[in-house]
Amino acid sequence: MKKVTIRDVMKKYKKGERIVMVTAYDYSFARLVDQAGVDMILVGDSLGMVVLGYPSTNQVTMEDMVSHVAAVARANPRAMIVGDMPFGSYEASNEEAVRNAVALIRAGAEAVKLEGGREIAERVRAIVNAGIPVMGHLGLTPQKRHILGGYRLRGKTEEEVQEMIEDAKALEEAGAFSIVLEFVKSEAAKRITESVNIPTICIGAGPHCSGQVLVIHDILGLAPFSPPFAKKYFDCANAIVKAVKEFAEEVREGKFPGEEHSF
Ligand SMILES: Nc1nc(=O)c2c([nH]1)NC[C@@H]1CN(c3ccc(C(=O)N[C@@H](CCC(=O)O)C(=O)O)cc3)CN21
Ligand SMILES: CC(C)C(=O)C(=O)O
Ligand SMILES: [Mg+2]
Repeated sequence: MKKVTIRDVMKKYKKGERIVMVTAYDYSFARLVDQAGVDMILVGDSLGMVVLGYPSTNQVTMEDMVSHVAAVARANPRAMIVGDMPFGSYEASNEEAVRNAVALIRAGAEAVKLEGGREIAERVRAIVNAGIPVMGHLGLTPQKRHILGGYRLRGKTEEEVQEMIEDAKALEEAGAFSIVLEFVKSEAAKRITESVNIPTICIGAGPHCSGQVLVIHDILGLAPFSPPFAKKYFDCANAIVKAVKEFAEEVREGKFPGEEHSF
């Protein structure tokens, strides 16, 4: 199967085909989500919360991201690998942003994602100029939750919608190839999507988008906490507890290992 590139993503967008992205943080999950045929795999900084047990995404470091991007890349997926730039890795200067984006590409990412709008447009341009595809991220930007005042729904006022439209246009102008819209009112996400000529990939932002993304632990029912916009397609947590309970029981009863697992 042919590798998915930004040209394929743009082709789908132009044809009006919805784009599918999911997160994955390691080798075995990357293999499985790729088998399912997704277009893009996001190694999100959400890994801090769902895999590493941090209270937020702000604790995630470049070292964490490099390690998990590399693990996903070892699965050699057909899907395009997008690496999240963690909090603190792109704010200070264009130089630092480029250096850290390069580190994620060296680890195996094929694009990087940064949170923010006009205030980071200059960073986006610098990274794109280095030859690295950039995905933007507007709406609820978890790395900036202290200044946003929590994990709040965005686009509730006309002013907020106008701000996000300006941000989206600035990201497109700076060379971003797509934009994640997170936890934005459906009607606002629709208007933002209509105001740019690059695909919007939405999470908790309604159906009027070019594509959708969810955290894999939310899809599978594996996350200790899931946001209200996530849909649980499977109760993996219960399946795991049940299987491990069976193993424990068989060990305690002397049933495992049996003949076929003994040599
Ligand atoms: N498992 C998981 N799934 C995600 O989609 C996700 C993460 N983790 N971690 C990183 C960010 C954080 N996200 C979040 C986190 C919390 C809410 C949430 O609880 N919203 C509340 C309002 C909370 C408030 O006002 O402070 C709600 O009730 O909608 C939404 C998205 C989305 N991302
Ligand atoms: C929720 C998605 C868009 C993300 O940024 C992440 O998983 O970190
Ligand atoms: Mg993220």
